[in-house]
Amino acid sequence: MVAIKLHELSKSYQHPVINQLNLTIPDQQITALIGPSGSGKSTLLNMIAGLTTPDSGQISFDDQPIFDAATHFNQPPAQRHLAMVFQDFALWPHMTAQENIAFALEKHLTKPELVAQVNWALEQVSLIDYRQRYPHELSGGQQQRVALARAIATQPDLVLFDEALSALDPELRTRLQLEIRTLIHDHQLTAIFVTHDRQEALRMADHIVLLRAGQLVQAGTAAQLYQQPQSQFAASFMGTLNQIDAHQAIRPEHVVVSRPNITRPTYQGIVRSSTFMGDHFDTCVQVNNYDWHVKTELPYSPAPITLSINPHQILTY
Ligand SMILES: Nc1ncnc2c1ncn2[C@@H]1O[C@H](COP(=O)(O)OP(=O)(O)OP(=O)(O)O)[C@@H](O)[C@H]1O
Repeated sequence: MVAIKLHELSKSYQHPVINQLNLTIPDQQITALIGPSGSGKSTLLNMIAGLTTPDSGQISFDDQPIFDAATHFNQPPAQRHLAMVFQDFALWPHMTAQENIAFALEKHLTKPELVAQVNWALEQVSLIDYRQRYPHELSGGQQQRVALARAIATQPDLVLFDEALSALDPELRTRLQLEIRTLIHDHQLTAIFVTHDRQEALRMADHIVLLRAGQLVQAGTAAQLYQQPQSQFAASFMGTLNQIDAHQAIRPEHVVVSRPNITRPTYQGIVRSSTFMGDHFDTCVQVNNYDWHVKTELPYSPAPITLSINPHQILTY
């Protein structure tokens, strides 16, 4: 439970990586940090964690400063009441699941308190029966659950995920995305996760922050970023875009192959290809000078085609 404010936060290495960033990350929500490779997502996460020191600006948790470059105040990571979950799980190979979790806990706990806390954390991730297994005796998904249990066992206010699910296969990844979402909300935690995967951001996040070259492009709910992008960059980053002109576009799900006597706006195009995608064909059509993607039930051969769109779904930026 913690709302995070970043004020004029900057970090440069050979070049600016985070550039005078102002941002509020809401309390008790899951925020996804997304953006192209190199946009500064991990650097930002590490600055919030206290693992990277910003060059300038401030960070506060619930209006309490935890970093202030002007006064040289920098609260150590261990005092920030947060936990991190990484892509490579970062478990100790020579320790069992329960030992890995116990190792992260405070040393002043009595033995019964320690056991109760470890068991509680293992139960939250449905791994109580696996507590005596070593990491190499667990699947990738189970190892990531141990890492998650270790994070919540410390009862943090904030959990930071850095590409935490990237190493897992798609099915397991989807399952863990939903499990983590439930866990974070049930325990009223604040979570920030960095991901490359916009589907993951759409599925998991209450709030999305889109970065580009260390600057904020847009922040809002998943629906706001997808349906009301404020720039072409945000529109195309959030999903496939069929460009109408420089400032207008439409998503593939709002375009259909036109039937006669349709009253909606139509566009003439030429089919370039139809690719089988399992539950539909991705039919690529050249409309004016743009390539449009249309979800069709059947394949189309290269030939002229008329498409119609839902005008209420045009994105304007
Ligand atoms: N410790 C460092 N020393 C020098 N340069 C760094 C360091 N950490 C990050 N950078 C540079 O900062 C830029 C942003 O890196 P960062 O890892 O934050 O981006 P990212 O958005 O998380 O990228 P990716 O999605 O590829 O992980 C990159 O150009 C990177 O090379």
